[in-house]
Amino acid sequence: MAVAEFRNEPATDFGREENRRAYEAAIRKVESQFGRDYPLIIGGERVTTAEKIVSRNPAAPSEVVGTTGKAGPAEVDRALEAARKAFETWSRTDPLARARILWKAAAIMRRRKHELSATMTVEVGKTWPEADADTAEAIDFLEFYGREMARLAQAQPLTRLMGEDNEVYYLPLGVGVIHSPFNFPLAILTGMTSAAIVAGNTVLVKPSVHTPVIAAKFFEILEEAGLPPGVANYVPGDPAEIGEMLTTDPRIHFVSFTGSAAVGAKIHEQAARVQPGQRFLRRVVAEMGGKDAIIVDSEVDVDEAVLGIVTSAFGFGGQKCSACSRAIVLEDRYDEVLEKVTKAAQALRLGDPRRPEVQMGPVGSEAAYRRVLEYIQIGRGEGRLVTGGGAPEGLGDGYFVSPTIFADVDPHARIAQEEIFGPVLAFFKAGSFEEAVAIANDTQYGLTGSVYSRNRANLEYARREFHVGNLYFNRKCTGALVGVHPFGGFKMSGTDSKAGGRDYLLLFTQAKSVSEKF
Ligand SMILES: NC(=O)c1ccc[n+]([C@@H]2O[C@H](COP(=O)([O-])OP(=O)(O)OC[C@H]3O[C@@H](n4cnc5c(N)ncnc54)[C@H](O)[C@@H]3O)[C@@H](O)[C@H]2O)c1
Ligand SMILES: N[C@@H](CCC=O)C(=O)O
Repeated sequence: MAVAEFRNEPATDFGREENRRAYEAAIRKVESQFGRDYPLIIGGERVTTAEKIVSRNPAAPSEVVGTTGKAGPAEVDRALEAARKAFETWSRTDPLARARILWKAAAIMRRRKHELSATMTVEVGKTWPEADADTAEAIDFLEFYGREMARLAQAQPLTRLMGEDNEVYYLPLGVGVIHSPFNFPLAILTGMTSAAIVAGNTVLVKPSVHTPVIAAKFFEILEEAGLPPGVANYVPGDPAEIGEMLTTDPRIHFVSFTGSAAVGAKIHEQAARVQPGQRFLRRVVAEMGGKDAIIVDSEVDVDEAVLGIVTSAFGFGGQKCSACSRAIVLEDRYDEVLEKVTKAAQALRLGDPRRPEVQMGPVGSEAAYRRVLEYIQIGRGEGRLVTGGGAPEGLGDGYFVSPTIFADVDPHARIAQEEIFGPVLAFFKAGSFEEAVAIANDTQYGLTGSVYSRNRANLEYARREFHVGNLYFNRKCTGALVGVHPFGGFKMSGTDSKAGGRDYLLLFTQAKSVSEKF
């Protein structure tokens, strides 16, 4: 295989005038597409529905980014049949030919990079660098999983037995469903979909109701890259109406879900039930929420720690499963860190992320806005409000929430235990490093965590005892890179599937061992 070694897609340098102009032009282009309708795509055909999903700009909710078809049970049924039919040929297609479609899609994404990023700026409120990173990660997934399939398609190392020919083949599972979240509406959607299809499966893709337009653009790219009809079917819809069918239908071999713990647990339970006519155990890959902590030790570069906390807590308004929602600080550093983080949070520029200077946009939807404000109310009764505490003045009717910090929070308070998924950070004082790690571990989640320390013994202690799927030392706890930081969490953060890692494709395959005696 003459494919170049995998390398992460570089971030766009917005310090350069030509890149700023290109992004501004992309925003104008995306605005000119406002109000467009994107039908469902089933078996390669555009399917228009009477009911629509309306996608709004969370910074200016009167702006309709686009409308899309809304799949009901009849459309899901049709898509399942299309996927089942496509599986017959796609599962037998040369794995390298499947990989080449991913690489072609990556090339198209690079050409449309700013348009895709700008779509996320208006559809979900991502700032320029956050949107750019989302698109770059999507490209990385396509490049990486294509190479991973090529690797798995090669002869696997086995112990050789005289007189026998032994091989292992990685075969696809069948028809699967992709439920993707709103917060990485291109990267995670692309990663989940591309891994499943490059392994030879066929899928129904149901993106978040808040981000169906960027998902429709992903489908345009798959089509242009030459993906045969029916291999991936675009079926946005209301989970209350089609969610259960999309988990329990006996034609569905696997469910790949990324989202909240509550929904993931429900899907896990529903999927486990063997349905009449179902001749296999359904597989579930579930990547769920986090309540991630950064520990600041006594021996530390405080300014580095402050930067790491602010970036991890307020990047994309705290709407990352990896976001720091808990700062656990050793008592001799507590006041200094709290004061510096508060100042830095107050200095963040909030506003419509179409403007390049904006560092934090709105939260992704009206539902998110209401939930976050509700948690802030709860926090007022559970901790000392240091800054923020609600919606800022003068930003119109967008879903803006000020960066909010609560100090002196009890580790068992609700805002210390429940995922808020917004720009809300709680501070905890720890009497020892061991106590700090114990507080960090004491939630149902176990996704990311970070430690700022110059004490080697403490770092080794955390390496052993801090129980999370992605642990970072002396750096922020967000921003995992494909191929570099395989991503996924413990406990109620999910099935630890390690997206962007070398084990990930195995989740969408079954290994067949063939032995011939000569
Ligand atoms: N661990 C990770 O890798 C990771 C990555 C990104 C986001 N997340 C988590 O995702 C959440 C934010 O995303 P969200 O608000 O879109 O999550 P969500 O749970 O509301 O929705 C996720 C997906 O599941 C679908 N869904 C909702 N209810 C369903 C049901 N009953 N049956 C079937 N499907 C259903 C949604 O339509 C969406 O496609 C946060 O909890 C965040 O931590 C986790
Ligand atoms: N992989 C992303 C988080 C994905 C969840 O929202 C990160 O590492 O920050």
